[in-house]
Amino acid sequence: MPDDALAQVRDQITKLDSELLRLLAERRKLTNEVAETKIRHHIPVRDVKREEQLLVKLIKEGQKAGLDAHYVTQLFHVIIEDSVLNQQAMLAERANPGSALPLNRVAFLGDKGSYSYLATQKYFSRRPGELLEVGCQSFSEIIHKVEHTEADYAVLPIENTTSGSINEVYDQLQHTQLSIIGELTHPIRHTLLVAKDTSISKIRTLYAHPQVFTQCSHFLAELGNVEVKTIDSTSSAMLKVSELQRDDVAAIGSEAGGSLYGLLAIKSNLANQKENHSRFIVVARDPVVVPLQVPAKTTLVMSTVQKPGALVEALMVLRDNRINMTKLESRPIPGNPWEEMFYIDMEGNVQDGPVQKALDALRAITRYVKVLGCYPSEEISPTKVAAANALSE
Ligand SMILES: O=C(O)C(=O)C[C@]1(C(=O)O)C=C[C@@H](O)C=C1
Repeated sequence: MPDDALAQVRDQITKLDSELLRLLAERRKLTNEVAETKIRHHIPVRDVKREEQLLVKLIKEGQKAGLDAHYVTQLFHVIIEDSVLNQQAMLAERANPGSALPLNRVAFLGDKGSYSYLATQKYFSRRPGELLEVGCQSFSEIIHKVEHTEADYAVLPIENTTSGSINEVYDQLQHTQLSIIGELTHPIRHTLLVAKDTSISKIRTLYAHPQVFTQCSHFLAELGNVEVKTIDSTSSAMLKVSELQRDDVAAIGSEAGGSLYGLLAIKSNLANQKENHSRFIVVARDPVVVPLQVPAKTTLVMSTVQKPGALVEALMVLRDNRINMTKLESRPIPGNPWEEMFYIDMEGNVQDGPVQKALDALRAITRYVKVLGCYPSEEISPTKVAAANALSE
C-alpha cells in the first residue's frame, strides 16, 4: 500500500477510535445517571437480567455486522464491569458523607511501577480526590504510616492465584486497629524486562521480589545458568536494572511498570499459571458503611476454643445463616504453639440480618471474633449468555 493510502486509512482508524472513546464516556455518564436513580429508589446496582438481555441483543447485532460472539461478549464484559464498579463507588461515597478527601495519601509496597502501585492507581481512579503515592519498603511500614496518620489508606496484596495467601499481610492484620474498606483484583502479568536490546540467552542476573520468583518457578527452571537475586519489591528490581544499564541483567515486573523505568519487555507471560491475579485489600483508620444495594464482603478473624470440631461448628454458623464463605485462612498465634487464628471472608454486609446473627452466634461459641472490615465486593462475575439464546432469532 503506498504511504499516503496507508496514512489515509490510519487517519480514519484514529478518528473512529476517538469516536469510540467519546461514546464510551457518554455511556459512562448515562450509567452514572442510572446510579442516581438507584440511590433514590434503593435499587441494587447489579441487574443481571438486564445485562443478559443487552448481551443477547448485542451478540446478534454484532454477528450481522461480522463481529463474532466471543469478541462482542469480551468487549461488553469490560464495559459493564466498569459501569458496575463506577456505580458502586458512587453509592459507597454517598453512604459515607464527608469521607471523600481532596487528597488521598496512599501507602503501598515499593515505588512507581510496582504491582501495588498499579493496583493503587486503578482503585483510586474511580474515587474523588487527588492521589498522593506513599511508597514503602515493608508491610509493617505501610501499616505504621496509616496508623500514625502519615497516610490515609494502605493498599496491601493479600492473595495471588498462583502463589496463594500472603501470610505477612495476614499477620499484620492480627495486630492493627485499621479496617478493611475495599478490595480489588488486578491481573499480574510477569514480564522479563531489560535496559538494553538483548536476548534471554545473554541474561546472567535476574532481580525480582521473592513472591514473583515463586509465581514464575517454571520459567526460572528453564532459564538455567542465571543468578537469581531477591529484592524487596518489583519497583526496586526495575530501578536496579535501569541503573545498571547492562545487557546481561534483567528484572521481572509488569510491562506497564517497566515502561516507567524505560525498560524493554523481551518475554511476557512468565507466571506458571496463565491466569495470574492478585487480590488487594484497601485499609483505613475508620470503617466504612456499605450501602445494602451493593454486594458486600465481610472479613473477620477468630480463634476457636480448643476442642474437636470447634472450627466445623463455627463454619456451620455461616451455613445456617446461608452465608457464602469465599475464603478461609489460618495463621499461627505467636507464643501459642499449635493454636491458630482463622481469617474468614464471606459475602454479606455487617448491617444486614444474616451477618449480624452469624456474628452473635460466633461470639457465643468462639474465644475471640473481630470484624476486620465490611467493604464493597469488587469481584464482578461476568454475566454469561447461553449460546442458544444468543443465536436464536
Ligand atoms: O441498566 C442498569 O441498571 C445499569 O446499571 C447499567 C448496566 C450497564 O452498564 O449496561 C450496568 C449494571 C447493571 O447490572 C445493568 C446494566
